[in-house]
Amino acid sequence: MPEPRYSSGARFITFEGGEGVGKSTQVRRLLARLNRAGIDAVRTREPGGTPKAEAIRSFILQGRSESWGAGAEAVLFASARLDHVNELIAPNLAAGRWVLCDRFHDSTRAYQGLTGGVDDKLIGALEELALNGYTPDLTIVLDMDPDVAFRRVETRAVEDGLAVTGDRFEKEDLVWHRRLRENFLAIARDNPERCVVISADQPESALEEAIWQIVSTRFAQQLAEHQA
Ligand SMILES: Nc1ncnc2c1ncn2[C@@H]1O[C@H](COP(=O)(O)OP(=O)(O)O)[C@@H](O)[C@H]1O
Ligand SMILES: Cc1cn([C@H]2C[C@H](O)[C@@H](COP(=O)(O)OP(=O)(O)O)O2)c(=O)[nH]c1=O
Repeated sequence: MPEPRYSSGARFITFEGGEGVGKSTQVRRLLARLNRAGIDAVRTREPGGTPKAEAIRSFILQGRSESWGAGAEAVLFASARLDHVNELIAPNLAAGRWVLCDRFHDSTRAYQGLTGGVDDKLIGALEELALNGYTPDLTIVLDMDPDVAFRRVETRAVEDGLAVTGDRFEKEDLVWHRRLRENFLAIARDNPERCVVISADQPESALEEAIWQIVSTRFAQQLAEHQA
């Protein structure tokens, strides 16, 4: 794998997978874990992370670009990502802070590309443009049956007294979400050095431990240097 362009020793880790598999929960838990190990880290999300990217997020997730088609939406996600990389991800890595991101470019490839039918060439060109060399050092793909993940999201909504309305993509049917799951697994197979697939169908703390084992093994040297 090519060395990233930043030289601070900080690492860029992304979390991917379908809806409700526990990405946000595990991003929070890994952040706390890194902090306890003396590592300075920030967490962020996509689409979003910067004011401009959050504006694009609201636009897409409210369904306002739905009729434009998956190609135009891929471009929108990429423009949000370009701002996010330039304004938040790159500066934090340069300052030596690890960056944990809830979804990143694999989501565009999985949702708009493989599931939405957008041409691979466009997806590839958008990746090159938006990432600007900032390919994640590690991507954790949380994998589970979408039916079970949906029940988690419903439970959360009921407990919070909220209606289960669903945003732009949560409204798609189970067949669509099963295909999405297979597409994330295909991306992981195509990128074996970067991606690690973990079963998300286990208790939160067990999942946290499994992720910590991967992170602390893979980045043992960086962890030791940062703690020194
Ligand atoms: N390992 C887990 N087991 C059971 N429920 C979980 C687990 N991880 C997260 N949850 C719950 O499932 C819901 C979705 O989790 P979240 O982290 O928001 O998923 P995502 O970011 O992938 O959409 C939340 O209510 C959360 O508390
Ligand atoms: C980053 C990204 C997200 N998405 C979708 C995935 C989600 O449905 C939505 C982001 O919603 P979000 O609520 O953050 O995700 P989750 O439901 O996993 O907690 O946007 C894309 O279609 N393409 C992308 O490039």
